[in-house]
Amino acid sequence: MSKVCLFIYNPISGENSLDEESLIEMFQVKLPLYQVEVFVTTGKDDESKVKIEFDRVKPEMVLIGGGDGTVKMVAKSLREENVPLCIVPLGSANGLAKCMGIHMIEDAWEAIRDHNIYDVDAIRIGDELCLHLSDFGFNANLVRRFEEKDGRGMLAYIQSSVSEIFNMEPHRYLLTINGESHKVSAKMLVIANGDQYGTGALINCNGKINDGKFEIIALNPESAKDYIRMTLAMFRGDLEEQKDSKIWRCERCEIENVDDIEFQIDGEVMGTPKKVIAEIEKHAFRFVGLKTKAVCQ
Ligand SMILES: Nc1ncnc2c1ncn2[C@@H]1O[C@H](COP(=O)(O)OP(=O)(O)OP(=O)(O)O)[C@@H](O)[C@H]1O
Repeated sequence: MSKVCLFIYNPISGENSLDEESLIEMFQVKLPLYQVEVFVTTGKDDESKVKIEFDRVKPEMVLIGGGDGTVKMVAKSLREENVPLCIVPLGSANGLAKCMGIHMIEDAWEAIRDHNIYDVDAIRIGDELCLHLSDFGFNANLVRRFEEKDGRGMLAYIQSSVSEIFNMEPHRYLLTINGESHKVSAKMLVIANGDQYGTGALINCNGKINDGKFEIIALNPESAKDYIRMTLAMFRGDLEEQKDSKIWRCERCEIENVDDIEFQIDGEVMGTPKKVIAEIEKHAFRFVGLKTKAVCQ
């Protein structure tokens, strides 16, 4: 008897996404052992609808066809279910999928074929959940542009964004980690569960997504030259060695946002909270993926 699998499909994610029909044909070829039930998102109440569909279908695995937003929605909906989730990267960036070694659709089939299931941590931030990356002061526009550029466009990207970063003032944060306080001045303060952005920029090269810890990364490039050096370090994977970056590894952290800087969790803007408390939720999810180690290990 074939196993049942639920495919949650976001038809608007990504730019040149595959249509539902092509995906169903692909399942027949790539997942011959599975009977795949498809649920198409609408953009309205998807979180509760996915849970209803999950209870009806009772699948052994859930495939998520979409981008980071769809993955987050499904993870929140099925948080208590302990069912293996597998990302089929159809979004424009799919940063979280890349942290799990899923860069292309083919990688998802390979991970499923190898039955490569592992635990993944989440970070609880107030009532929210961070699976990938959260930050203060990181210009959302910049992330978008960063993630849209391919390798060839990177130099143009660096040139166009230098002035933006160069004009940014550092902001003040007060961190409490393991009972110790740290006054930090930074242009970017990142809370990282994953190790990389959708472009492959390695913000947290030694961070493991399943070690029961997360990283706080403060970046404070002062000149345009510093900024370019730091950007290149993110692609080489040696950001930790740069003089204007600082990294703490922890299970819990309190952050006071002294200058009322905007905060985002996994790409979702959260306003300007005065204080956030981030706490690890070890092995909160099970994902099907190809990579269990941090990219630099
Ligand atoms: N049928 C639909 N029509 C319109 N919007 C939808 C529909 N289904 C889901 N959405 C919306 O899609 C968004 C999530 O898209 P998602 O982040 O997965 O894709 P993306 O932006 O292409 O990828 P990435 O986050 O990787 O850049 C949510 O805002 C959700 O409300």
